[in-house]
Amino acid sequence: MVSSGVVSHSFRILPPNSLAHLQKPKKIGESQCCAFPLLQLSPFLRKDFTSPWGREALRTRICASFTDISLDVSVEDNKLPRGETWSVHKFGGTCVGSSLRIKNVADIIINDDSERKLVVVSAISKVTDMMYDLIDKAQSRDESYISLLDAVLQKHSSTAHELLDGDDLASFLSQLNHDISNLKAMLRAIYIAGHATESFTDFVVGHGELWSAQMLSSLIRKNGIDCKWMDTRDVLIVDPTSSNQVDPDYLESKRRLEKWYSLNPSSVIVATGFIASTPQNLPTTLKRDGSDFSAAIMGSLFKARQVTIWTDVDGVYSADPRKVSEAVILKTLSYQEAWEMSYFGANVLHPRTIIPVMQYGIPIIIRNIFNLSATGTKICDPSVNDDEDRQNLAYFVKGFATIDNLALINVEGTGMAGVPGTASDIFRVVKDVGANVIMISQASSEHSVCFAVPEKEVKAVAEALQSKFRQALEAGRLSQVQVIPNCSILAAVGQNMASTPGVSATLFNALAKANVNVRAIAQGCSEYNITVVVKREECIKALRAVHSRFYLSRTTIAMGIIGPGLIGSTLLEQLRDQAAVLKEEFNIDLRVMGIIGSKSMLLNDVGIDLSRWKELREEKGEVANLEKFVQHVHGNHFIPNTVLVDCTADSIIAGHYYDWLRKGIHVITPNKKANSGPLNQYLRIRALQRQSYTHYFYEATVGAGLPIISTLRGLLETGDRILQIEGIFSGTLSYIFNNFKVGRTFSEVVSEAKEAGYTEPDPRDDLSGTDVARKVIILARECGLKLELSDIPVESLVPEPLRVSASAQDFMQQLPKFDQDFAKKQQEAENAGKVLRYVGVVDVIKQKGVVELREYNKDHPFAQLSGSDNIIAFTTTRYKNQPLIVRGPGAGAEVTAGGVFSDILRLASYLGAPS
Ligand SMILES: NC(=O)C1=CN([C@@H]2O[C@H](COP(=O)(O)OP(=O)(O)OC[C@H]3O[C@@H](n4cnc5c(N)ncnc54)[C@H](OP(=O)(O)O)[C@@H]3O)[C@@H](O)[C@H]2O)C=CC1
Ligand SMILES: N[C@@H](CC=O)C(=O)O
Ligand code: NA
Repeated sequence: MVSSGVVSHSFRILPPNSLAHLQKPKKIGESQCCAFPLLQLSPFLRKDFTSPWGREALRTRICASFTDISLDVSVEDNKLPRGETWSVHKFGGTCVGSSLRIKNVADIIINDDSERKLVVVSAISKVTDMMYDLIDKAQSRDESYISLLDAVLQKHSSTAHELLDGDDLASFLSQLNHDISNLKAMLRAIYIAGHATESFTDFVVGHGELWSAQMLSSLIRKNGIDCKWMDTRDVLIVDPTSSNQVDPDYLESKRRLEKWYSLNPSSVIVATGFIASTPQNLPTTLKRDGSDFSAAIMGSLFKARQVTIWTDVDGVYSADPRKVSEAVILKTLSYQEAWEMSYFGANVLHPRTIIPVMQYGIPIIIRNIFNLSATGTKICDPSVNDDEDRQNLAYFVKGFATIDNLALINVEGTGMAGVPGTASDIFRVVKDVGANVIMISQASSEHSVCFAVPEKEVKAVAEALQSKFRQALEAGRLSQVQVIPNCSILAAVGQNMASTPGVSATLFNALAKANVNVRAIAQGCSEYNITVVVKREECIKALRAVHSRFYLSRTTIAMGIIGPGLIGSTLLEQLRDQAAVLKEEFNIDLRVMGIIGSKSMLLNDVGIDLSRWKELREEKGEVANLEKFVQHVHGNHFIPNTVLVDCTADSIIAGHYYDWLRKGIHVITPNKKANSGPLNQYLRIRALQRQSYTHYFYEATVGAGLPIISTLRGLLETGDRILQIEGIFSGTLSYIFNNFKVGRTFSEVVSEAKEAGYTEPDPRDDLSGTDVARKVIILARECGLKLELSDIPVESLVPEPLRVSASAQDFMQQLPKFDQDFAKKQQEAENAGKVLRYVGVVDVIKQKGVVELREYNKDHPFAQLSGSDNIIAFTTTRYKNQPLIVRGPGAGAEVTAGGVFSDILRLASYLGAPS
């Protein structure tokens, strides 16, 4: 009893369901909570003290009864605790697919140190399908619904036995059996009626969630934690809409939630996902991805700290990892980005799931239940998150998504411009057909409107448009209703694209470099996404190209090495040694996907381990097949750029360059055959190369690693005029004449050159002057001269009788027989105080070339060479009095492979690698 004379008291009035508490005084801070005579309070106990007016009424009444005391009445009911206290988790069907997994879920909840937790749970995996199947079977009068219902019972009963025991188990099984016998009766009624209403169906299917929620909450309780389960049909009120969706009634749901909580206060609540009630209290569902939606709505009703959606992936990827194996998990996404990504088919969340949490800035975390070490993806409001999040969100383009199986419809004609209502007419037709428009693009000339629809709907749309616009088409006001089939959409999504110049330029540049043609483009002024339509068969290539370009993966190039001979294998060594530096410092990832010789080849899907490619070739090599090789390197892998490096001396291989370039495969080679072969073949390649974004580099064909082609290009491209190019172009012949001195034999020196790797695979190509003639032709054509190899007079050093030797080996064996003849020539020059040098000349003015052995004074620059030095003198309009001279070793494995390697890096830089 309250004693008189006490100045102040606080009264803690518990809600109506807690009458028992009113009997005992409880200490609240400094004040006393006293029990009132039940009778005095009873009229109020039926009132709602949670509202301000209710409290005021209570205060007035109490003060009226106890005039001599001042009362401080604070009403503490079991009000829903708010703010940052609740953390919401959602577990889908696979997360609760077995008793073991349900235990795992319970552990996650128990280990979450949030003050309060709300767990939204789906039915055990496949149970919802079974429940729908029950309905289908019953309404189609298939008796097997009975055994299926039995299977449902067995599944839950055995899971419960594995999880629970004692009273918990008994009470769950009793409820389960009760539900099953109810369902049996309902299904029988459906069976007889041959029909199930929507709410009957929704009532039946929702049982999966009811059972999983009860089992999980019992299991959590078994671990000593206060936990209640919630049938969300008592709380969540939604209005079904015409488009098979539902609109949550937040106000009513909130009211019911507060009531529910006041009756069931608890720090852990396990709620059923997917199910809800209509305003008329009929059972309903939240439709597709309903449990995610339940979690999001609950998150907003509880004003939760965060909502975690547990799934079986590590988070949201920057692109579909089945298409881009280098896709990365995004640490953060803004709500809008997640929204866009899900629209474009990324497996993120249904867009509607984002709406309820977005208004309160509640983050959604996507996490993998099977990989707890992965932190997942946080979908949040960038403006209210910490600096780290803001930094992560600062990427311009977050991710890429694609939609396949689309067709474009292009309605075109001069009669459309300036005619109000045309677009409205077009899209009314599309609506009447019931087709969904995925994107729209109209150029401001208003001569055409183009839009994408699902491929399966295009025929109907096109026919309806033809019919609607028949008159305009016949009169020529419209020229066509064109259907472009087999299209895909590629969307780049990123909130920070907005107002950032250059993002779309980079995107289109990447597409151009991957040789992908863009059919249509759309970008709304929100700038959250750029959408392009491409051919379906090019979509994955396009996706990989743009993904790679935005640094989500490195500048990656798939390489195929053809001809792992001296130069090819040296190149492979150099690639091996430099790979790490290129990756780390220059962001260039070179992957050798295949190596092919004339007999065998080695292929690998992710890149050959270059430290053991020879062993691997022994173990895993297969019979060489060039077509298969090219298909492997270029097709069906995750790398957008392909280069074939031809390190053979084969003209048949060179004959493939045109086709490869046409397919968008870049070509790099030290092989001179293509550029010095038939003129028309050369001109075709060059014309193609100029039209496309595919690159063809061949620096090592002249002067090996020396910058000859690039120097010549630099002169030409900057407007200089080449008058003459004269030089010693053969490393082999340079070596021979630098070392063929008194006391040495000619054949001995030739063998040394061969040993040193200076000669062509067949040294006769060097001695005959053919190799030099090829270089002269390559340079002459570079200068615009239209010469064939046969136009170059060549002085051959191959003795007449050996020109028809069967093999290179045979030739080398026979050569000593002719040493005397060479010694004589050498002596004659020596006597004249001169040296012999084998030179090539391109005379641009006279439009001809020549290759011959010439005598030079000993003080001539050509006489100063050593080793395999080449020397090339460019006489040009700018370098007229003193030619521009490039000099250095012009043959040998290291320098040649180095020249090829630098072409590869030039390609990487053209493809976007940082320079
Ligand atoms: N050596 C040098 O200093 C320089 C060389 N070059 C050029 O480099 C190229 C390579 O020279 P090098 O390494 O010395 O020659 P090698 O003879 O050492 O190697 C040639 C390679 O090509 C392979 N090959 C030949 N035909 C085919 C074919 N049809 N399909 C697949 N592979 C084939 C051979 O395979 P297999 O062994 O299985 O038959 C071999 O691996 C040549 O074009 C040469 O002109 C350019 C500048 C300088
Ligand atoms: N065999 C050639 C190699 C380079 O092209 C030479 O000797 O120069
Ligand atoms: Na060169």
